[in-house]
Amino acid sequence: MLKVGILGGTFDPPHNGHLLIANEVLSTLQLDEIWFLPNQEPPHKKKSESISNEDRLQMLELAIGGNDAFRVETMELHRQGPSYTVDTMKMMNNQYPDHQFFFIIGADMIEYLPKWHKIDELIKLVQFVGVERPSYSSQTDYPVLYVDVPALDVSSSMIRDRVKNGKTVRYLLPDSVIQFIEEKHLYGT
Ligand SMILES: Nc1ncnc2c1ncn2[C@@H]1O[C@H](COP(=O)(O)OP(=O)(O)OP(=O)(O)O)[C@@H](O)[C@H]1O
Ligand SMILES: O=C(O)c1ccc[n+]([C@@H]2O[C@H](COP(=O)([O-])O)[C@@H](O)[C@H]2O)c1
Repeated sequence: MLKVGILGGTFDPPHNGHLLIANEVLSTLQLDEIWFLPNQEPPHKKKSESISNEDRLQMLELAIGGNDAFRVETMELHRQGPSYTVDTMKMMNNQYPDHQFFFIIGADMIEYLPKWHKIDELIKLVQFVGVERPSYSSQTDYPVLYVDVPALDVSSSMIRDRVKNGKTVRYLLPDSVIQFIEEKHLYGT
């Protein structure tokens, strides 16, 4: 049985916070792989209008490059409408009956759990793994397995703002992704 951690996200853009939590969960829970799952339409927020799915996908592939335990799962990009995790986990469990899945979420998403679509059904389909995130509480009554990670106060929205305002983003995300953002003039560069 393959033990797989799933990190779902908008990845607009992917950053070192994503990579750090993925690697910590991989190592702590002794998982075989981490699958990064870019969503089509985040159920709870608007993605920036200027960014295409192809650009988010390419940035994610650049970000995870060089780590054999990391891969991208594009299932949600092929499904129209809001990317409800309950639908995704049903498909994953059907498609990979021999895998054990762990769905990784930061504390902002732990706080939001009561509002997830069909949450009572979802918690029976997958084990959530929660990690801390500065400024958010990770308290919940839902069954979440906690993994300690070093706190890294970086977010995609902070990176988008910094790029727009001409501030450096070096060391907040991989150089390969920064280069892609510059070359494609994303986020107002
Ligand atoms: N610095 C971080 N520490 C812990 N968890 C994080 C961090 N950044 C992102 N995550 C988690 O990774 C997942 C995907 O996050 P997402 O792609 O939406 O990035 P984000 O930085 O939260 O984006 P935005 O600022 O645009 O809302 C979510 O579960 C989120 O909680
Ligand atoms: O299914 C839901 O209702 C739901 C609500 C909020 C977030 N999610 C998922 O949680 C992951 C992180 O969300 P995001 O938008 O912060 O990148 C991503 O895979 C989302 O599709 C899912």
